Amino acid sequence: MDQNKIPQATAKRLPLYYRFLNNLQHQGKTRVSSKELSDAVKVDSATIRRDFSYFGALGKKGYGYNVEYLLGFFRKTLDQDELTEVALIGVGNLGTAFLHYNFVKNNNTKIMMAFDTDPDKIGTEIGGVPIYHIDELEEKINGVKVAILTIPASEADSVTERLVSEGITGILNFTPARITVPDHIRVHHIDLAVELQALVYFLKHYPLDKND
Ligand SMILES: NC(=O)c1ccc[n+]([C@@H]2O[C@H](COP(=O)([O-])OP(=O)(O)OC[C@H]3O[C@@H](n4cnc5c(N)ncnc54)[C@H](O)[C@@H]3O)[C@@H](O)[C@H]2O)c1
Repeated sequence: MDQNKIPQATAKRLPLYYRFLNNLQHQGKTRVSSKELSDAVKVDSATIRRDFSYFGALGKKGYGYNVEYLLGFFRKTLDQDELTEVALIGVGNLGTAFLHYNFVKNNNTKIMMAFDTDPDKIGTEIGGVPIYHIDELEEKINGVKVAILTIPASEADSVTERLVSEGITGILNFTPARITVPDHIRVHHIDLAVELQALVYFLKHYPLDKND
């Protein structure tokens, strides 16, 4: 089906499903039930069934889902074969952690370069990723389309402007700044404080039953 028709909430869960199914395939498993999937990825089975129905994967009673079929679909949808190169801006507490992590479980995204202003960091590497001075952005960025912002909020606007001029199309913004970008650029804001607050709210108002 046309992948543009998949609801965004479903699309966001695809990498989660993909990772689990990939592990299953490595273990030689050919099918999986929605209950098994649900236990592993912590998404309720009704949601999983609805998600999967969007791309024509209908589980059979007593059989479950065909792992190979699902993986084929996810690979196509998530462009697993195509590596998306990422630039990280700001190698402080958060940025350093990301460089060490570098999405090793995701084989379709990789931080290729990082930028900072701290002379002690320039010219070094973390997790094999070179760190350049932010003044070298235009020279080094070399067609990279996705950037992660882990700089102080006060720097976000000016750095974003430069990234946009260099043709960046997606920004994962960890700074509290609400950056403004042209319409064709996608910005995802990630705010741990908001996520934590939401969790506490849900715990308080929608406590999960132990038997759920
Ligand atoms: N979203 C979250 O949940 C979350 C959690 C913690 C921190 N943050 C935010 O993420 C950002 C980074 O936090 P941190 O704790 O890693 O901060 P930090 O001070 O440890 O790191 C910031 C890094 O950016 C570098 N820097 C400063 N100006 C720059 C510029 N113009 N270009 C490139 N690099 C530059 C600094 O040298 C430093 O290495 C902050 O905006 C912070 O508020 C967000």
